[in-house]
Amino acid sequence: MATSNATLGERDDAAIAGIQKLRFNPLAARGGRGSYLTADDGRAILDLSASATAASLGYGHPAVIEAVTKAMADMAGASLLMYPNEPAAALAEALLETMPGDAERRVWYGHSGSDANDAAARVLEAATGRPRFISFIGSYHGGVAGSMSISGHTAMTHTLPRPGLLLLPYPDPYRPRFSPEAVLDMLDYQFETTCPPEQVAAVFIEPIMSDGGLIVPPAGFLKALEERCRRHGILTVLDEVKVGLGRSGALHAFSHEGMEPDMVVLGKGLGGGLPLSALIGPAAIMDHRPAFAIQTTGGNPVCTAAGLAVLRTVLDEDLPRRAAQVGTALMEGLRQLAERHEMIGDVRGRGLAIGVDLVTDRESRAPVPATTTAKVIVRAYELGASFIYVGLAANVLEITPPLVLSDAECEEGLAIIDKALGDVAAGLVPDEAVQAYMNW
Ligand SMILES: Cc1ncc(COP(=O)(O)O)c(/C=N/[C@@H]2CCCCNC2=O)c1O
Repeated sequence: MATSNATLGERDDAAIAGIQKLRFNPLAARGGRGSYLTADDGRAILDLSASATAASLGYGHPAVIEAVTKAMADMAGASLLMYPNEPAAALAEALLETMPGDAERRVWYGHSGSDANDAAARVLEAATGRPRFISFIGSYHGGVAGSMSISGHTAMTHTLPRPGLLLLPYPDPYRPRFSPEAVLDMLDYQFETTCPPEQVAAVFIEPIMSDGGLIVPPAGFLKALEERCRRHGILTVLDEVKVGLGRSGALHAFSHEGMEPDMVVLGKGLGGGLPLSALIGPAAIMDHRPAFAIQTTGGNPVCTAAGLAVLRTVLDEDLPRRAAQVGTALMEGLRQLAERHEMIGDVRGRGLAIGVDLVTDRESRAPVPATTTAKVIVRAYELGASFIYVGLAANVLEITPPLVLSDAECEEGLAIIDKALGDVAAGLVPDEAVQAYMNW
C-alpha cells in the first residue's frame, strides 16, 4: 500500500505499469484549468502540449463539463454496441456534415487513435479483400497490434510490421533526402514489381507527420499521392488524430491540400480529454459486417456528448481560424528566437501544430543529441511550461497547445522556451537530470 508521505510521482512509480508511460518531464498533475496543469508541487504549468493534443479545449472547458455532467446525470446506457444513443447519433451526423463530397458514409467510434486505425486496417482488408497497405517511415498510427503493424515509427521497431506493408519515406522539405517526385517514383516502381497495386487496400498517411518530426509535406505531394491511389483503386486513410479538428488552421488538415480522403481517423482532441475516436468511411466498407470491429463502450453517450461539445465549440468559436492566428504568432516568435539561438534549425508547422527542429549546426542540419532536446524540455518544465519532443532523431520540440491558448499565454510560452534554450546552451542542465525523460 502507498505510504501517506509518498509523492504522487513515487506512487505512480510503485503502482503504474511502465509500459504505458512516455514521460518527458517530472510533471505529476494534480489538476488543470484552461491552458494550465497544476503540478504536484502546486505550480501552474503552461501546457504547450495539451496532453499530446488530447486536451484540445484545454482543461475543464465549461462546454465539456456541462455536456458530460448532463450525460452522466441521465445516462443513456454505456454501450452503443447494444443500443443507439442521442449524443452518438448527433455527433456522427455533425462529423459527416464536415466531410467533403457526397459519398454515403458512416462513423465508427473507438476510444483512441490506436483502436481507430486498427479498426480501419481490419475493415479495409475485410471489405476490399486486399491484404496490403502502404504507410510511411516515421508514421505513428497507434499502440495496439493492428495500428502498430501499419506504423513506421522507430519507437516500434521491436515489433514487426504486418506482412506486405510497404513503407515509403515521407518527403521532408528541411531534410530533402527523398524528394516528393522520388517517393512517388519509388511507389510506381513498387507497383510495377513487388507490390501489385491490386493487392493494396489503402494508404495510411498523416497530413502532417507528427511523431515522426512534425513534418509538413511539400505542397502537392498529398494530392499527387491521392491521384495515384485513385488510379489503382487504392483507398486513402487520412490519420488526423493529432493535427485534425482545427489544430492545423483548418477543421481538417487534409483540406489544406484539397484532398478528398476515403477515410478519416479522428481521436485525441475529439474527446476533449475523454477517450473518444472516430473512423469516418464509405458506408459500403463501414457496414461490411464480417469486419467485426466491436467494443462495448465505443461511442458511449458520455464520451460522445463530450465529443459533440468539442466539435460544436470548435465550429461555433471558429477555433481553426484562432489556431491559424495564434499559430502564426507563435511560429513568428519562435523564428525570432532563432536569431538568438543557433540551436534552432527550423520552425515549421501549420496552425497550432508546430515543430522546432534543433540542430548542432545550420549547415549540416545534423540533429542535436537527444539529451540536448530532453534538457530543453526538462528546463522548460522547471521554468513553468510543459511540452514534448518528437522526431526519429528525437530532436524536434513539438508545440501543440490547447486551441484556446491566449495571446498572453503564447508570449509566456515563448519567454520560457527562450530561457530554456539559453540555459541549456550555457550548460546549466546536467545529463543526469534528463536520463529518465528520454524514452523515445
Ligand atoms: C497521428 C496519430 N495517430 C494515432 C495515434 C494514436 O493515438 P492514441 O495514442 O490516442 O491511441 C497518435 C498518437 N501519438 C502519440 C502517442 C504517444 C505519445 C507521444 N505523442 C503522441 O501524440 C498519433 O499521433
